[in-house]
Amino acid sequence: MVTIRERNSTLTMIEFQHVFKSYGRGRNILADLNFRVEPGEFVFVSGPSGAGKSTLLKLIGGLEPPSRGSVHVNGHRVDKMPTRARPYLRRAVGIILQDTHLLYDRNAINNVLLPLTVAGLENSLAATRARAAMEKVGLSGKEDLNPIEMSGGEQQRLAIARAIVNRPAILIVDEPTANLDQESARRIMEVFRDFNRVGVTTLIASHDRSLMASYATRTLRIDQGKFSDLRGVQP
Ligand SMILES: Nc1ncnc2c1ncn2[C@@H]1O[C@H](COP(=O)(O)OP(=O)(O)OP(=O)(O)O)[C@@H](O)[C@H]1O
Repeated sequence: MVTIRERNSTLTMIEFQHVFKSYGRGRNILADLNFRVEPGEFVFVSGPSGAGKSTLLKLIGGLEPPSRGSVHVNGHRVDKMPTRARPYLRRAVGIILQDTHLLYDRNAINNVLLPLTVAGLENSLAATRARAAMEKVGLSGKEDLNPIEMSGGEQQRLAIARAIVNRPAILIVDEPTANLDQESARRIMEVFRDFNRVGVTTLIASHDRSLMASYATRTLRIDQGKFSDLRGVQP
């Protein structure tokens, strides 16, 4: 008999089947996209500006529906997911977009606490977890600052803390190193590598070639509607 645990351990984490995406009546940004990502993979999504990298991530996070085709995430069909199942997706997928969407009407720790409060976690456990998440991204001691008082890199790390505090199975990240100097970019990437080492499936959209040369083991490349699935470290 196959137990749920055994089934889950072999579950494909992300699967796109014949996915098309256009906005309104516009052209297809993604056309007949097919790929699978297995649990624990570390994948880059690359391509020139406007190619559709963010769009691909948004389909995984359920932030945009495909125009056609199916998107499965962690065993669930996202594009047919009823509204009542959305909170499940929010817990399973940690999303870090280019615009961090931090809340400036509250301090840093309360930004990180928010997903836990929404999930109904008991207060003291939530506080412990939020502090641990901030420590993980190197922001201990900054809990009481308003995000507006933090540097761009610190705000980005705060957004990471908020995305990982619910212990998601998948992290999707859009251009994490845009506007960062090399040292800050390296530190951010190491944070993602650490999560990936403990099993978090990670997808990062980037057009930073040097970053990919250092970290990419698999790259999904979109260029002028053409899709390639490249294995191994990319130059
Ligand atoms: N909400 C939207 N409505 C209409 N068009 C959109 C929308 N979002 C994206 N697009 C268009 O879809 C195309 C792909 O955009 P997307 O943001 O996915 O590209 P990208 O590869 O992430 O680009 P960049 O590297 O510049 O962030 C672009 O032509 C963009 O203008």
